[in-house]
Formats: sequence, structure tokens, C-alpha cells
Amino acid sequence: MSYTPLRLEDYDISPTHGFLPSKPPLRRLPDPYYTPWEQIMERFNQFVLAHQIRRLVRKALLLSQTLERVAIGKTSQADRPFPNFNLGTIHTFSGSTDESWFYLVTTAIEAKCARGLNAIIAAVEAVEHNDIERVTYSLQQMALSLIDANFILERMYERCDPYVFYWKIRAFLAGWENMAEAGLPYGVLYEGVDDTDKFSLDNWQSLIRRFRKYAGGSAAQTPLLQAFDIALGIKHYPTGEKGQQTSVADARNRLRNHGVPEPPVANSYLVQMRNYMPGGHRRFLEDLAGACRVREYVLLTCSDSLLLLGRSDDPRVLLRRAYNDCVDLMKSFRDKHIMIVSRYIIAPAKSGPSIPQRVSVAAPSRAVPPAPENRVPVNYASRRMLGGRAGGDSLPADPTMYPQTNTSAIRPTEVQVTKSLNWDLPNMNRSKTTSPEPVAGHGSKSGLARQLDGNAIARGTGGTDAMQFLKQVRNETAHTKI
Ligand code: HEM
Repeated sequence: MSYTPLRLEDYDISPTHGFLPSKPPLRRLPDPYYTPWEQIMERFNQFVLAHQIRRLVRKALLLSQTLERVAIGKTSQADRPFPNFNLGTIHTFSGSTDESWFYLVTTAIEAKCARGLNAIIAAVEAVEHNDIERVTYSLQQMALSLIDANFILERMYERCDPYVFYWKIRAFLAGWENMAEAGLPYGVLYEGVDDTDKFSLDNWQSLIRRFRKYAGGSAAQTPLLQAFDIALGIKHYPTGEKGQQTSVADARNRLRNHGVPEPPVANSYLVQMRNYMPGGHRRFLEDLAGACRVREYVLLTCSDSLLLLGRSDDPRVLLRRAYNDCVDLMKSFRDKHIMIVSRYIIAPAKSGPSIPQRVSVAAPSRAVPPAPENRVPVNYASRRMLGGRAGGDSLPADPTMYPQTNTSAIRPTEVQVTKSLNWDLPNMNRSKTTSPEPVAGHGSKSGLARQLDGNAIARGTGGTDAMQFLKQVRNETAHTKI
């Protein structure tokens, strides 16, 4: 099979902005058709705080998001230029600068690593031409990009506070995949979609099949790290399984079968994350995996163990050093990232909110009543005690907004009531009422922002057992070194 050079532009990737769009996003949708939506967004944070957002969104007009008149990509801000990385956020869920910073750090890494993507393409091509010096130079450029990524990642600590991240931001990013522990064993039912409204209690099993599971927002959905993994030949195996990185024999085999694509990364979570990437970016990863043989080239060029003693200006020594530097920097990025996860997720989860929390009970949905035998006897008095709205409370205590301001402690009977609502099988209404509303469902009781006891698994917004997954990915990276 002949080699066809890869071109970033063919995959909606910008040579200057990488996986970011080359034009800044619109500040607001210019067509007056979307005014009802924009009006909600103008005061989004106030509405969330006042518990009005669900009501308003329900009331809002159902507008087509594919209206032809919408000039997506057209910007009113040609003078806020991306190339200078003069970035800011227009809207956040929580209204906090911590949340803005969280997005900005992630976006800045994308922006800065664009040159790394160009270097990846150059390295792939140089291998095809057996140009050792160009392969080395391209790997050095990739390393510079990874140095930037490492540096920017550490800036997360500057303005994103772990407490705020864990207790105030994270719930909004949560999804409904692998979230049984958070109270969503089946995912979420999308009202009005797939005839769900025709549901009756007799066919609840078919209804369960209509629940949808989607992972939450996670930077794991960036193609960037996967592109570097593929370029360096770093393989990831299913979590809990020990795999092997390419050996010299594998490398020979692959070079002989030129053009036969490598099987995709075998870690199902990373593969699944590709479904959340734009189609062009996903295709890029697939095509890159088919075309890239950088690791094989380095392995075969540098297989002679005597090279370890070789002169420092031997091109093969320089090649191996450039390759290993990249692997080291990928490992270092993942080390730093694990440290972030332990400070932003594990530590706050273990220590809990600064003041004891209350639990809240989701009001049963009118659309799907619970089966009579599963109805939980929650009376109005107990709901008020739990911070609910029953009985016409004008100012409900909301454990999700600022748990440190909640002064009442959890009572065992209240926890039982909540658990019962969460887990009883035919009681579908719980998912419908709690999950799509980030405000109501993610306090201390069932969402991602909650206190974990000693043995509980800390899950990422993508639903992984975060530490087990991330450490394996990091170790697999380290084992790739030649
Ligand atoms: C407060 C900051 C961050 C936290 C708490 C965090 C947390 C996590 C967690 C828990 C996972 C496991 C997957 C999941 O279930 O979600 C993950 C994966 C991942 N995150 Fe982050 N993350 C943060 C920032 C970033 C940034 C800035 C990047 C930059 C690109 C990033 C890139 C990744 C990648 C690529 C993965 C997939 C695993 C890998 O390839 O190493 N994360 N993150």
C-alpha cells in the first residue's frame, strides 16, 4: 500500500490552532430567532441560584438548532484574536472564575500544542523518507510542545481552587455513563424522545432500554493526547489488563506489512471518548494510527544495545534521545495530571464539605408515577426538614450550592429515604427528576460532588475509576521508553 501524506486541513484541524476552531466562537447567536435562548443565558447564573432554570428551560420555545439562517462560525469579534491566546469565557455554569480558569487552562493546552501536531505529521513523513535527522528534529519539536503542555497544566492550581472545583463545578460536568453509584444505574430518560411519553407501568422494561448513557464532559475527550500516544506508539490496554508495548520483532513485522493499520487503542474508555470528538478529528486519529511508524523506526534504528555507549553526536543516539524525551514528557504530563486528580477529586471527596451537609429528596415526577409498592412514604414535614420545597417553603435550603452554608447534619432516616428513591428499580421518576438538573441532584447525596468513605471509588466525570485508570495509562506511557 502506498503512503499518502496526511494533511491537517483534511481533518478540520488548523495548522495554527490545532483542534480548536480557527475562528473564535460567537458571543451570542445573531439571529433574533434565538433571542429566547439568549435571554436565558444572559442571566443564567442568577436563574440557577434562584432555582428557576429548570422552569424557564421547560417553558422556553423549542427552537431548531439547525436553522439555516444561523451563520455558525461568523464572529462579531474579529479583533479578539485567537493567535495571541487572549482567551476568556462567555458563560459558565457556576459563575465562578475557578470554572473559567479550568476551561482556559484546557483550551490553552490545545492552542499551544498545535505546533506539536505539525511536528507529528512531519515525523510520520520523515520516517517514510528514512530521513533520520528530520525524524529527530520533528520529535524535538513535539517535545517542545509537550513542555508547554506540562507547564500550562501546572497553572491549574493558580486560579482553580480544588474545593470550588469539587463541590461547585464538577456536578455540572457530570454525565450518566457508569454512574450507578451516583444514582443513575440506567442513565437518563430523555422526555419526549423515542415515544417515552407513551410509557405505562406495564412496559417499564422496554422503557429502561430507552434510557441513554452519555459520559460527562472530560478533557479525556481531547484528541490531543491520543494523537501524541499514537505518534509515539504508546499503547493503552483495557483497565486492569497488563499489555505490552511494541517490541523490535513487532516493529519489523509492522514495517514489512507497510500500511496495515494498527488496531485502535484498546482501552475501551479512550476509544469511547472518540465518540465525543468531531468526526474529522476522530478520523485523523484513525488515519494517523494507520500511517505512523515512528516508534518502529526508532526501535529498529536504535536496536543495537551498544548505542548506549555511542558518541553523543551519533544520529541514532540523538534520535533515541529525542524519542525518549517525548515519552518522558508524556509521562510527566500524566504524573502531574494524577496529582491534580488527587488534589481536586480524591482529597476533597475524602475530607467532605467544610460544614456538614443536608440531603434533599427529588420530588416525584408527575409524568412517570412510581409503582404503588415502591412508593416511598415521604411526608411534607420530612421533606421540609430535608430542605425540599414541599409545603411551600419560600427559601429551600439547597445543599448543592454552597454546602458550607448548610448547618444541619445528616439524619440516618433521611439518608434511607434518599437511597430508597435512588435505587428502587421501577421508580424511574428519580432519574428523570434528578439527573438533567445539575442544581437539584448533585449535592452531598447522589451526584459526583459528594463525600466518599474510605473504600468508595472516586469516579471521573467520564465515569472511570479515576485513579486506577489514570495510573495504568501513566505506567503504559513509561514502559514505552526505549
Ligand atoms: C482540575 C483539573 C482536572 C481534573 C480534576 C481532571 C480529571 C480527570 C479524570 C478523573 C480523568 C479520568 C477520566 C474520567 O473519568 O473523567 C481524566 C482523564 C483525562 N484528562 Fe483530566 N482532569 C483535569 C484537567 C485536565 C486537563 C487540563 C487536561 C488537558 C488536556 C486533561 C486531560 C485528560 C486526558 C487526556 C485524560 C485521559 C487519560 C489520559 O490520556 O491520560 N485533564 N481527567
